[in-house]
Amino acid sequence: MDKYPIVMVRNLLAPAQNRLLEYCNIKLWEKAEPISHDILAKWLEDAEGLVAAGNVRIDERLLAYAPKLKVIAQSAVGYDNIDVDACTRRGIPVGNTPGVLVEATADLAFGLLLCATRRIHEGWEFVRQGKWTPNQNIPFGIDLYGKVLGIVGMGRIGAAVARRARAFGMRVIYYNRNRRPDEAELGVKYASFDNLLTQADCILVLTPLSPATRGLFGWEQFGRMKSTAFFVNAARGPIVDTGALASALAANQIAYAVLDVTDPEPLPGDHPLLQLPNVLVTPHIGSATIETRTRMALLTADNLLAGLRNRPLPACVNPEVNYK
Ligand SMILES: NC(=O)C1=CN([C@@H]2O[C@H](COP(=O)(O)OP(=O)(O)OC[C@H]3O[C@@H](n4cnc5c(N)ncnc54)[C@H](O)[C@@H]3O)[C@@H](O)[C@H]2O)C=CC1
Ligand SMILES: O=C(O)C(=O)CO
Repeated sequence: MDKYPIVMVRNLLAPAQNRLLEYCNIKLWEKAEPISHDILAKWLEDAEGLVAAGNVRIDERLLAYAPKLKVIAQSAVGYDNIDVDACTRRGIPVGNTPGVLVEATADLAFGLLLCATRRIHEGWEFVRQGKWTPNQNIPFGIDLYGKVLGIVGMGRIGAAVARRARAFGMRVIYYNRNRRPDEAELGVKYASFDNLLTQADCILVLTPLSPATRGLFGWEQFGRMKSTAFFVNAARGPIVDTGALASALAANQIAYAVLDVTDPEPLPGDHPLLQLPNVLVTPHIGSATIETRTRMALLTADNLLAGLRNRPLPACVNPEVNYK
């Protein structure tokens, strides 16, 4: 049997990579920097499948170079790097990896909030720098117990964070495009975006990046938050205006920011945000556990192989062109 010609903009963990190797002839981009548009366009000339990732833009201009493409499998749940409408116009189904990364990402998001509010990372630096004296002049944190957590984007991961927050004795309010029918079961209350900004002690962002959410948090929104507010972005960097956030932190307009995602990404080591004392940044590791990344890789491979065989992708973001 002939193998399917595919392009991968990065490799997947071994179980998934091995499965693809069995059925596909792979052009694999292995360098640290993202593949350029020109190289990808050239590689896609004969490709029937594409394994995509968040740092590579897939748009109309690129698709014009890919006349044989039958399926795109994004190895993430977020797909803001892909012009899905352009794919749909060309009848190309786009797969992603919803669900399998929910618990790992919720652990990281809530863990980061706990870390910042209890200043765990600062405590460790304190000890490492030999500043731990008998007088215990340690930096104090704040309690999460009894505080109000405001979740913006109460989808799969948002709900999983809400469950964790409730277990820690927090009150949870949320703002979402649609109200959830299971509010009572989750123990969460709906709030308007404005009310959430003013009432929450901690604000956690978990919406997709879209035209509606790009720049959702800027000067005005930080200005409305409590001066004691902790702000966490575990979704996508461009949902937040980085300059406005840096100014709000520098002016102590809000207390602290915790970012697993940034704009730009990666954040350069000399970025002004990193000079501030009230910020904690991790390098986009929400789903980065062995188990979760393995599940994501296997679902990516399943999506890709299904499309190559004209079969329905198990997780498809444009079902109108999914195979039947
Ligand atoms: N830091 C990391 O490593 C990770 C980040 N993510 C990000 O988290 C996002 C959420 O993932 P899931 O919970 O699986 O998605 P989801 O689709 O289950 O939840 C997103 C929620 O946001 C809501 N929403 C969309 N647009 C909105 C708007 N304009 N205003 C208010 N609410 C809006 C939706 O109604 C939905 O309830 C992903 O799109 C991805 O960008 C996901 C996984 C890992
Ligand atoms: O899945 C995603 O959208 C991520 O950000 C990485 O897991």
